[in-house]
Amino acid sequence: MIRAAVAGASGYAGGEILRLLLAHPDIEVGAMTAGGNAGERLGSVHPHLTPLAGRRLEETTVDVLAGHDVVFLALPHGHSADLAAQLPADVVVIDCGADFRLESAEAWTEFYDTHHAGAWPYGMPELMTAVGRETGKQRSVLAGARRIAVPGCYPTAVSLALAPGLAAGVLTPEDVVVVAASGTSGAGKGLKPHLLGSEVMGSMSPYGVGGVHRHTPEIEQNLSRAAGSPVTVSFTPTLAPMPRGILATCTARLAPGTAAAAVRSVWEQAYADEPFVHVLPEGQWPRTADVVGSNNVHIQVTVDERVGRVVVVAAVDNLTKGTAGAAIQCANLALGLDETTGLPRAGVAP
Ligand SMILES: NC(=O)C1=CN([C@@H]2O[C@H](COP(=O)(O)OP(=O)(O)OC[C@H]3O[C@@H](n4cnc5c(N)ncnc54)[C@H](OP(=O)(O)O)[C@@H]3O)[C@@H](O)[C@H]2O)C=CC1
Ligand SMILES: CC(=O)N[C@@H](CCC(=O)OP(=O)(O)O)C(=O)O
Repeated sequence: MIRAAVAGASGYAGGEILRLLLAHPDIEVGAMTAGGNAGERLGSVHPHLTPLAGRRLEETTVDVLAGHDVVFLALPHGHSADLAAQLPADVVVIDCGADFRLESAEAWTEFYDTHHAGAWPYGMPELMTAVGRETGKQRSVLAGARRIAVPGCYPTAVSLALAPGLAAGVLTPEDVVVVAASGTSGAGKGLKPHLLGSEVMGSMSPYGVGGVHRHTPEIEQNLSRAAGSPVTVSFTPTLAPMPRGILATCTARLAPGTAAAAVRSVWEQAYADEPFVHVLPEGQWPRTADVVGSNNVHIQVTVDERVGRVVVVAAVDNLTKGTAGAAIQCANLALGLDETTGLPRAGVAP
């Protein structure tokens, strides 16, 4: 049995990793660590994780995390680099934070305003890496990797929505516009005044408006790789009164000379063999409720011929494919297991 430690186990992402590991046939839960909650029973912060409820959260130290085959880091930004540097090189370290996602130190400093820790292999196996349907490359980078950066939740939905069209050249790389709604768990478990129930319930609100959200450079990095040329994005996130889910509505100009009728098949072909990315039947649109608790991405695409734009909508569960599910998918690849092992392929509805 492979043993995994989870750092940040008292948080939302860490809790979701534990939930998924409980159903994983090849990985068992070793140490579970926390910050302020160290010493508490896991059940006091995650009562839904019944089989682990009686176990204690430990301090987040290298000594506690070492001695495992896999370490999942689900800590706030800035905490991963020191820990990872002190863990043996042969331990698989999967970082759910942003620290190692960006290749550009300049973009990191602009959006995070701290020292750039570096870049690890990027944990999105489905990302197109070249023109056409070349899905294998990112996957082969992850197979056998010992350090992997898990993508952010918005970048997961947006990149998977737009990458096939940019890779195939049916979307123009300029004038890409994204408006995405996220459930409140995307902001973590910590107490935040704007997330009080009375502030969030019955209301939707934009935030990080005007190209300042820190997922903007990550989205641009992914889409530029898919397009093979620089892509800039107007990205506006919004907070929605629901615990989980992201719905990203993405539009871009239809490339000159592309027949509208040919567009849909680009996405269908790109994801035909992907276990978790599903282009829905024509006319059926993604809904966050349909992906809750699963590692699925639901996508629909159409052409607004009146304005010459392609509209792509993607839904993910921010805590599953948007974090913890992707983390386990990456661990499976790194460990040489089937990529889908232990991951839920069906959601929870209604
Ligand atoms: N929520 C989401 O949808 C997504 C989250 N992520 C990323 O995952 C990571 C965790 O996010 P999330 O679970 O939402 O955040 P939470 O605030 O819910 O959890 C943070 C976790 O980190 C622990 N922690 C905080 N400070 C320290 C510290 N100084 N030393 C040790 N442990 C500490 C907390 O412990 P305690 O509470 O006991 O103090 C808690 O277990 C972040 O990097 C986030 O960006 C990525 C994609 C999506
Ligand atoms: C609703 C909400 O606040 N969401 C978070 C995104 C969480 C996430 O995926 O981000 P990182 O892993 O990059 O922190 C935000 O907008 O900052």
